[in-house]
Amino acid sequence: MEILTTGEMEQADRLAIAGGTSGFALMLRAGQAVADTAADLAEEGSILVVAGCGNNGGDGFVAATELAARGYDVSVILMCERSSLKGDAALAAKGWKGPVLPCDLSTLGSPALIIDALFGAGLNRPVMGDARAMIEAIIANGAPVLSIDLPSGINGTTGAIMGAAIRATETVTFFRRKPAHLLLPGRIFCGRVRVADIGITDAVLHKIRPITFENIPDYWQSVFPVPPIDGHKYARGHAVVVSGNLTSTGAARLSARSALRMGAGLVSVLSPDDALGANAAALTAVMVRRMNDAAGLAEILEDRRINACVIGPGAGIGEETRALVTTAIAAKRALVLDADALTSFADAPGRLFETIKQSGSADIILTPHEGEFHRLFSEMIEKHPLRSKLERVRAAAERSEAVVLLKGPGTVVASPDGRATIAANAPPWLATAGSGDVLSGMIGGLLAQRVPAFEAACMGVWMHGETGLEAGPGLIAEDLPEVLPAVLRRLYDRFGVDY
Ligand SMILES: NC(=O)C1=CN([C@@H]2O[C@H](COP(=O)(O)OP(=O)(O)OC[C@H]3O[C@@H](n4cnc5c(N)ncnc54)[C@H](O)[C@@H]3O)[C@@H](O)[C@H]2O)[C@@H](O)CC1
Ligand SMILES: Nc1ncnc2c1ncn2[C@@H]1O[C@H](COP(=O)(O)OP(=O)(O)O)[C@@H](O)[C@H]1O
Ligand SMILES: [K+]
Repeated sequence: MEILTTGEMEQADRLAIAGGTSGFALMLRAGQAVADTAADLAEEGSILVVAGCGNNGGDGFVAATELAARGYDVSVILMCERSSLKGDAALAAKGWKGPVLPCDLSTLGSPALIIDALFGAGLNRPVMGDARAMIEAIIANGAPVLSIDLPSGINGTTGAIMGAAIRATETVTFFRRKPAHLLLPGRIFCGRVRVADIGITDAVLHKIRPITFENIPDYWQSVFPVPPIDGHKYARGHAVVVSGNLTSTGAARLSARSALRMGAGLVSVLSPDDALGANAAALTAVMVRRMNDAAGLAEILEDRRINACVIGPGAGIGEETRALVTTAIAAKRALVLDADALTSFADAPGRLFETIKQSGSADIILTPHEGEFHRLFSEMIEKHPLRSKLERVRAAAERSEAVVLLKGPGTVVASPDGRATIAANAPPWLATAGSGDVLSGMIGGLLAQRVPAFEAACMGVWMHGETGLEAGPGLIAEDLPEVLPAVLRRLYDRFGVDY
């Protein structure tokens, strides 16, 4: 499902209006959808609508009118003079026959529900003065809040708090989600999000050409790997994972097991001599091979059947790891660079980006968490400190010419061609040691099955999130690959794949 910036949403409104649906008709449908949700949230008791001076307030007036017609006890506070309302908002206010209360913080009372119609997509500067005092009063009031389009104070395109913001119980938005409904902190402030159809047809998307998407199975279903009946293990690819030395082998094993569970036909851990015994003793279906340095990796990669490589989990930081990364890039294998493989380039990230560029490979994925991201992209971040996570990751993908996956709550994946996805399915208990190693392996397993890099990264992130939900609170990283079959089975069912 596409995600629209507030600018793109304005374009959608304009295209719908040019197509013959008036702006007021859109507002009427928006207000109706808000009234429907309000009726679900407040079966009885009074409803207070707090309206701002723009079209978000207009939606509020329509909702107020509709709820009053349904018999609700509704009152409306308007943040400006009624006479200063313009266009559709002025028309909407005309439909409201009840009194309009002035902006007086003492009139909030104890409503069963507050409808927040202060600011929506038009918020373009920090909230100050009366509006800020009102937001603070609504927060202090404690009544459940239904926000129209966006919680007031949240920037729709970045998800940032513009000075102060309302924490909604539920948010009704229109046509498509905006980045703020998925990016933190916005997502937390939205509560449940409902997307209402207000009569804008999907045809407008052909003109808008959105490049941001929710990371959900519909987005990557077409490249989801299903082994054919006449397949064999080599047809499912061979992934290799580089192991660290004796004191740090677990991360590579976790990653390798996850790649195998994800469906790679074969998976090998490439182990230095000192860790061979430890790795061999701990692995069964995953194979172990000796590999001590970059020359050893180059030799192993002469086998063309090995088509995907994961470097980073527990690999160690320094020149040896840098050499392994350079070798794997030169060998043009689909590649996940995680953890130590990224930190090894902290002093000279440009070297990594230059190597990627020269290889011309389109199948390289960088999977940093915030710390690693800063190590690689600090120069870019310092130049644009206010960029949202989405904008930062997109810029990083453009800079590195690799797919960049920035982990954390609301993982963002971006491709150098500009496409990006935001995930919202991962539970917070995924934040546990080794969880990232599992993610890198899951993606490696998808790359082995020849899923294109951007989709492999998106798919891996979503499935990793689902394994977190499946394993539940209390999970440890080892649990994640073990519940992957249940997640895969549900996807097979959802996609209607016979098995
Ligand atoms: N035809 C349309 O464009 C539709 C718009 N809709 C609604 O219209 C909303 C957008 O309406 P508007 O563009 O009028 O904008 P808003 O109603 O979100 O904001 C109103 C005005 O507030 C001012 N403002 C911005 N930041 C401020 C701040 N920090 N302090 C004080 N004032 C500030 C701006 O001048 C802005 O134009 C959407 O969120 C949605 O709810 C819906 O009715 C559907 C149709
Ligand atoms: N609050 C959160 N909600 C959901 N997922 C999270 C949250 N915090 C972290 N994660 C996920 O947990 C994983 C942690 O990975 P990482 O930081 O690399 O840990 P490790 O190095 O221990 O494996 C990532 O997939 C990340 O997206
Ligand atoms: K609002």
